[in-house]
Amino acid sequence: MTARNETSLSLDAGGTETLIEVRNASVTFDMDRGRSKVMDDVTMDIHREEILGIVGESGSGKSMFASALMDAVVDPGVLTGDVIYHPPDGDSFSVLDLDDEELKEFRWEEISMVFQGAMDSFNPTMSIGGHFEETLRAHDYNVADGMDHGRQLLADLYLDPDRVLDSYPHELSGGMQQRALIALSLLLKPNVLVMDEPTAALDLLMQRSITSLLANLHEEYGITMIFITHDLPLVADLADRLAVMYAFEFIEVGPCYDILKDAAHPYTRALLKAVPNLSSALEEMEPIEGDSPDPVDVPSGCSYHVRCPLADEQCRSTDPGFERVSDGHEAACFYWEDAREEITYTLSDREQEVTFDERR
Ligand SMILES: Nc1ncnc2c1ncn2[C@@H]1O[C@H](COP(=O)(O)OP(=O)(O)OP(=O)(O)O)[C@@H](O)[C@H]1O
Repeated sequence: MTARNETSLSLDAGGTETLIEVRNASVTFDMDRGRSKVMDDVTMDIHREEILGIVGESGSGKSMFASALMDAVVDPGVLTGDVIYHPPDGDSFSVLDLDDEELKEFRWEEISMVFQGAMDSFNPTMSIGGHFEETLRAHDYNVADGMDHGRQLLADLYLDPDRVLDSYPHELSGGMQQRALIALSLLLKPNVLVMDEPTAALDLLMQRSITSLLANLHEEYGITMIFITHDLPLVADLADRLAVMYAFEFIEVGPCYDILKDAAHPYTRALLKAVPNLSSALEEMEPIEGDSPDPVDVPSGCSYHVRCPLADEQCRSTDPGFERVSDGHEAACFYWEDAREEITYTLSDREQEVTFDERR
């Protein structure tokens, strides 16, 4: 892989090791109705061994960010900027400099991805065991050793390895398929697992059980996890940090605990207000008014200004940079202090459990 003239480890101000640096990354699609900018100058560090939750409304650019991490933006999308990977045991390199062969290696062995629909990821005519063996062979791994690790992963995910490996995808329930897919993604011992709405098609109980199994895997193998979802309470249970996306860029980033307890960006606060809360009456839930922007025509200044109750002339004309809220907590808003006073929300019982959990 292409080495860069950089130190192999970067430390941010807080002394946290950075595993992936995304620098000024943008993605554009040229369409008949104009240029669509679906990722807008995004800069973000992913820390080693953290669980990062990425949340935002549908269409805000979460999946595009995941694709950019692996240089997997689909044609004719154009990714610019840089994605620098700092492997735990080697020289740093730019993911965008990798050739096809290097990318294939990188995508399974360094960063692995789990998508929402397990059924679409498995070949229906091949047993689960066949998928595991094929993956090991394609990457020149020892099949016997690799299958031992695969069995262990399946057992870690509370699946019966023999039964699952002998089964065809349709013979397993949705929850079992999704767990088998997570085990397959971890087969080559990647450093990073990116999950894009991995539990969206499952019932609430299975979602919770998978997030708790992921927490165990994280503990056992020290994997860096990126969990993408529109379901804020779900990821709050799992994540160390939250990054909130709005209109193709991040607008607030910080420790999960801090953001849930007292979010700074008006959009995040509105999102927390809109979250279904089983313990409160339906009329207390407030959906966010207005629509999210069209990527061909993103509003000037702060892209949230058209929906924001605090917006003024400055917000309409000037794009706010990130402002420091507290250690590791930043928000892209001129008026985050006012937002904290003027936009109120109540945490659900579940979120209160998370925010009062002292580990976070
Ligand atoms: N192949 C494509 N061509 C053009 N635009 C695209 C393409 N794929 C995605 N987009 C646009 O990019 C934007 C971001 O999409 P993305 O899938 O990243 O959003 P998301 O936040 O992951 O949404 P969801 O939660 O619904 O999956 C959307 O406006 C979408 O329409």
